[in-house]
Amino acid sequence: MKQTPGSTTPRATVATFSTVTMPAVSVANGAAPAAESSIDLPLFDISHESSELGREIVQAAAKHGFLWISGSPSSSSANDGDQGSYDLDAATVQNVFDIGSRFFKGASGAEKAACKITKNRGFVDMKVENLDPQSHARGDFKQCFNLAEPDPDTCAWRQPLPPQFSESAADAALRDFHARCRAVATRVLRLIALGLGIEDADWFVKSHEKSPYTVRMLYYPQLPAGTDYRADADIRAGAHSDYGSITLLFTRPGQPGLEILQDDGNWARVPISPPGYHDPDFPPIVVNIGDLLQFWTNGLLKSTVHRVVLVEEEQPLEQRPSASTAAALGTDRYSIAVFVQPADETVLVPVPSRAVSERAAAFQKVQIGSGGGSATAETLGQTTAGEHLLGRLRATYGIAVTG
Ligand SMILES: O=C(O)CCC(=O)C(=O)O
Ligand SMILES: [Fe+2]
Repeated sequence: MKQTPGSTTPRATVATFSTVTMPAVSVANGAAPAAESSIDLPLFDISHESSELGREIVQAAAKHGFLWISGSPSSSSANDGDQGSYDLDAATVQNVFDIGSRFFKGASGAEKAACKITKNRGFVDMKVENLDPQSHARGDFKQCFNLAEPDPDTCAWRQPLPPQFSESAADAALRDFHARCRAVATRVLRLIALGLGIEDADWFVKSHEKSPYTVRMLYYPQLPAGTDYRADADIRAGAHSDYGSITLLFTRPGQPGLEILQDDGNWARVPISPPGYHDPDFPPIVVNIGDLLQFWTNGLLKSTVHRVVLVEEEQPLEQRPSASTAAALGTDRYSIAVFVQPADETVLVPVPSRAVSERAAAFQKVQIGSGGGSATAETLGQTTAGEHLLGRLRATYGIAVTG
């Protein structure tokens, strides 16, 4: 569905930062206690670009590290209003979710094995990736597929694709999705640069130009009766921060589970859409800040720790399965995370912004990132984006998949 500027979603508004209490749900999420509250993140319409909007986005990224965006660069085009195109419309996004689900549910074991993860690209099976190895003895209860952007010079994919992705309509849709996500990410990176007062609005964009982004399709299956999932020890995606500069996250109505860690040490649920959002069938995109952008800004922007838990609706007592009729756990959840990061050779020097340089001294010993392979600002300053990413991947997958 198209969104027209100014009509459906407010521009740079809804900057509410409150935490509200939600009705009880029972959550099985590993050792840590479940989130009891839900966070109301700010929503920004990125159809237009301005320093003011940039400053508001920077403010939200500094406070929460998470925000919602709607609208897109092309919806502000000269052909305004109903004629304006929208980079990531409901049908485009749904189509990519459908392609992913055809793979996760339809591919044979052999097809999945043939595109198994190597060098951070390809299929990751249940319990293979452990995003929080300190808290969980075995890997996350999810499957995912990391699809790197095709090579812009040769147009070739950089990895083997399963048949569900390589048939021509799916292949074209996945290329198109990558291109649209890049356009949206470019807009967000420019807005952040404007908001930080960097003279060159393309300062971030330039170091991202030659870097293939990763579209990660995720599938957290409903767990069958008799599953060995243990609510006190296992999790869908362990607590972690993202490694790159920003992540665009697409979720589906009725499939909750994302939680973020707040400053007070409590977890807060991120609802699928802001309260009263105009289109309940097509949620806005979640944007979160990754470790590299936290580092680049001397900690001004926050790479917030988050996780995905198994959520179960609270059922009235009389409808709960008896001990003798074991029931399936949770519901299927699909999401798509687009990891945006600079080229491997980018040297991680702080960005040329006064707001950032004022923070330099205090930031040197601060821990960047959470989860395996995290670093301090002091060590990151002597490294490149590629070296940092490799360290994080080694810690969460083991050396085998990164080499
Ligand atoms: O599935 C989600 O909602 C989040 C996934 C995530 O945080 C990740 O893959 O880094
Ligand atoms: Fe993440």
